[in-house]
Amino acid sequence: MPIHTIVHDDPEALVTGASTRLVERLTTLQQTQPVPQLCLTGGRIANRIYRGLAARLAGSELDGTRVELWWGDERFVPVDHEDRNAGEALAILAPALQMDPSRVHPMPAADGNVSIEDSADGYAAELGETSFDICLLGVGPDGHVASLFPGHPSLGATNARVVAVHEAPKPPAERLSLTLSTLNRSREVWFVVSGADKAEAVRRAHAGEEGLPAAMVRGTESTVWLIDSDAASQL
Ligand SMILES: O=C(O)[C@H](O)[C@@H](O)[C@H](O)[C@H](O)COP(=O)(O)O
Repeated sequence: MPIHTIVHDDPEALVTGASTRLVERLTTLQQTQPVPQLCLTGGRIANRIYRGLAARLAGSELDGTRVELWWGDERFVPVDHEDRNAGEALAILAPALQMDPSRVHPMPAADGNVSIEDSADGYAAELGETSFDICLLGVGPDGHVASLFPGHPSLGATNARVVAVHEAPKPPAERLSLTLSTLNRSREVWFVVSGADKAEAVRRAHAGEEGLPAAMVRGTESTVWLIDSDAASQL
């Protein structure tokens, strides 16, 4: 299935475009299913998009209480640690969406009791057979998505839904990540990428480079790249 790439002039336009698209798409999904399933990503541009989403909610027809939130990856740190992907996302989205807590599924935090492997298994059980209507993914300069890094063993962990990541090349070293097979069950995959330092990864992903995580994820219905002109500069 072909990928679709939308290039915005600058990060601000990308944030406006992506957050508007999210509100519209989730609103449309709510007309045919009670609770759309949305998988969130960490990263700077994603957090700006969540702010845009929160700002656009008031005047929209989106029922924020009828969205189920999941995470594609998490840094395995204590729950109140500033590095946690879910921390900032929830601080932005929870008050805006007025979410039903039973519909919010942050990945487990390191609590000193449950191992990272058991935490991965626990999230896999929570996820069950869920497949996402929309899966947002940031991309690293090395082409990583979620916490699946090029050449790292976690990329090959396709039998499980969730993998415990050790020795990640980007700190912190311990992380939890959805596996490629879980990400690839998503109906729509939306890559959100900003900045010149991502241009090479964007080019390599668009070329379908073997072994590059960002080239290995596709939605079952659609795959869209929402990027700014700096990230698109090598296309
Ligand atoms: O856990 C992480 O380290 C982040 O989730 C990471 O995977 C992020 O999504 C990308 O690196 C893009 O992030 P930026 O938009 O900040 O570049």
